[in-house]
Amino acid sequence: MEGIEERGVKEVDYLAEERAGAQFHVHSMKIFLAGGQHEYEVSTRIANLVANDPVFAKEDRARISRKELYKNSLKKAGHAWKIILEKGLTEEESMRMRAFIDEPNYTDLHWGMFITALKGQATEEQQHKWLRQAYKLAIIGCYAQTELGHGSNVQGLETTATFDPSTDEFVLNSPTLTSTKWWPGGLGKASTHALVYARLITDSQDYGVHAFIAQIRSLDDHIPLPNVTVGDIGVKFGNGGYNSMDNGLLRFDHVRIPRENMLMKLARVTEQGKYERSNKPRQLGYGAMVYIRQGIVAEASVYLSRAVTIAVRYSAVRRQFGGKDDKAEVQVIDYRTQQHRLFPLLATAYAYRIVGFWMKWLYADVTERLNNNDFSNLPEVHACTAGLKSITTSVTADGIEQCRKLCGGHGYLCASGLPELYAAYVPACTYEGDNTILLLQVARFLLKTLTQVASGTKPVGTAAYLGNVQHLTSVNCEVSQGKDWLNPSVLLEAFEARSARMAVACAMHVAEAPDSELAFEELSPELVEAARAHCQLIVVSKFIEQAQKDLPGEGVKQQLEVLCNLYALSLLTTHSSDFLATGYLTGTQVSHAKDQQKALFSCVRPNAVALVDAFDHTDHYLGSALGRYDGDVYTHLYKGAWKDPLNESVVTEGYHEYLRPVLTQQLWGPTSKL
Ligand SMILES: CCCCCCCCCCCCCCCCC/C=C/C(=O)SCCNC(=O)CCNC(=O)[C@H](O)C(C)(C)COP(=O)(O)OP(=O)(O)OC[C@H]1O[C@@H](n2cnc3c(N)ncnc32)[C@H](O)[C@@H]1OP(=O)(O)O
Ligand SMILES: Cc1cc2nc3c(=O)[nH]c(=O)nc-3n(C[C@H](O)[C@H](O)[C@H](O)COP(=O)(O)OP(=O)(O)OC[C@H]3O[C@@H](n4cnc5c(N)ncnc54)[C@H](O)[C@@H]3O)c2cc1C
Repeated sequence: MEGIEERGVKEVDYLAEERAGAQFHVHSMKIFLAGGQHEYEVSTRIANLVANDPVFAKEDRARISRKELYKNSLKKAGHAWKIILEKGLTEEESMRMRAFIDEPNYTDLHWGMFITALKGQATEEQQHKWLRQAYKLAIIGCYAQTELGHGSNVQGLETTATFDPSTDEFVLNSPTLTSTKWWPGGLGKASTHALVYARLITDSQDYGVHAFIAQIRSLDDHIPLPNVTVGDIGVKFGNGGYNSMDNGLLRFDHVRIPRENMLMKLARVTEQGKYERSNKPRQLGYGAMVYIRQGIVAEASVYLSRAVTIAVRYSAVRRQFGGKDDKAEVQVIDYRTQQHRLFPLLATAYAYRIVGFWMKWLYADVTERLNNNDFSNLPEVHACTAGLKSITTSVTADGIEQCRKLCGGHGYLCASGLPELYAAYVPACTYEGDNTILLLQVARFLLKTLTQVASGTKPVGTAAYLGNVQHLTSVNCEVSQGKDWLNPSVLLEAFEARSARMAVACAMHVAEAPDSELAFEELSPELVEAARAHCQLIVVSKFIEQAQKDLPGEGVKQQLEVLCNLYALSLLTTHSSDFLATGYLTGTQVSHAKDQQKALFSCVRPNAVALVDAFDHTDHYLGSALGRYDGDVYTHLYKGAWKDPLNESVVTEGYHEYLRPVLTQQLWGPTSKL
């Protein structure tokens, strides 16, 4: 329904036939996926701005050295900041620009965690002092929490901040090798300041982990301050990927900072060294992590949809087998196995877009509540952000890798864009909380909620279904044919019943055990699965809610319904053992779900290319010869190969030293260099 001319490309469109077959209004879907007309316009404008600026080119990223990559990322960050200031970009526009530049750098941590933590944990006076500087980038901050010895166990951190009343200062110290700060992004080379998480000691008493601002580099010449040891931790996984970030190490040797550098909104130390807590929950000290986790959830769909766009377009272009009697060979997208691996990922990218919108709403809602001193839904928000961060990043990372395999051999080339996308994304499964640790947090929340239900408290929000636990643990599924699975309330009840039953089984086990902590540990694999089931239910329920709403644009609602059903049924068939083991479903009902899922593949097939077009990724952003909008895959793979530095000379460097002696059988001769 949409002409390729709109993209300014007239010469060729190998995917024109696919696009012509779409059964919905692609432009309306684009607006829906962008989050609205305004968001769509901002995205389009900023995507083009970045794509047309040579400083933001990214073709060579997988080929250049780490040093060059890092220096380039500094150049890009500086250039982006110049544009932000010159054009007076809004926060929304700046955030879009960061996304389209598509290269992690120190500003992510500065804006995302350093400033967020200051806003959440610094007093007004402290904010006045530090934020003014930070907003101008007159200081660059990082978030220095993780250490060589501890990351997940925040309460186990070893760095100390000991108060000295004689000088009204804290003394920061790294007492052991394992207390070395290790991993903070932006710390290695760029930051001038660090938000350091350290054990607060005053009057010989350890009050646990608190946050302190420490200057680590000179504002004149960027040289580390005395008694501060700081550097980069080294090359990370993959070419390009997260290597544009200077994840750092940091040690303090009795470094003195003013008492006022402790962030004092949640707790303070007086001049006399007295420790005083505010009446706010100490977990607010974890606020920056909650903020980033919700941002990571909102971003998951962007990454997954990029991989899916590449794999869908390429699968429509690529042909293998058949082709007898003058017929073209079969497009690989028409193979059922290809659809079975690819279309659920397409549906998942839509599902995560919708849950990402909801997550933003949830975060705005909790922020407003916290501002009004209402802390009641903090545990639920923590469970949601942690759990959804965990499942969306795991599925997205695995999904990118699956898309690479779906592109066969060419997917393994950096020219496909997929290896780099995976390398850049996969650390999201670890940073901001290891995904298993985060699911265990959800599991604790579920057990607590069930205990509260047993004592008569009504659960709220995403846990509300647990208030219906008696019904959900006794009811039988009524599906008797494939089509029954298309009823949203049937799907919803299946996911609620599975989740409630898994949580209840764990809760009973833990409650009956003499030592509940030991039982929790023994049962942790099952608890992780119960938590996953709960999080999948959240996504399914948000997708169903959205698919039931009316939306502008011919066919848009119908496509969302198809994708919603496909998403839910793909989860159901993949995790059928849960549904069977909890006794909610029979084997026959699972078979009906599988049949229905297959029928849905046929509904997706004619719309697949248009459904990925609706994500509206520019060719610059995709950075993929396989995922090009025009489908001109082979020309660009071929041209790209000739740009490789190995092809700069016809006869390779090293020929005379190392190849010729082999070929001329002179390996052992007097002139051999080997
Ligand atoms: C162009 C220029 C434009 C610029 C724009 C830029 C914009 C930038 C946007 C964003 C960019 C995004 C980039 C992403 C970069 C990521 C980099 C990575 C950073 C990091 O990794 S930082 C370090 C993260 N570390 C962790 O996540 C550690 C994981 N561990 C923990 O979170 C916790 O310690 C724990 C959850 C495992 C808890 O363990 P423990 O039980 O020992 O803990 P406590 O005793 O402290 O607490 C227990 C009780 O507290 C509740 N709890 C825990 N966490 C929270 C929370 N976050 N909120 C609320 N409540 C929480 C528990 O549930 C317990 O409660 P209970 O009732 O007592 O059971
Ligand atoms: C690219 C990247 C960027 C980062 N940026 C920052 C940053 O800016 N600032 C910062 O402070 N940190 C940063 N980090 C650190 C990151 O937050 C931690 O690596 C993360 O929280 C995981 O902690 P860990 O490394 O201690 O893992 P570990 O806890 O040591 O995990 C190792 C394994 O043990 C398992 N495990 C651990 N404890 C338990 C348990 N109780 N029960 C069951 N299994 C368990 C985990 O599931 C995992 O499989 C970054 C990390 C990466 C990779």
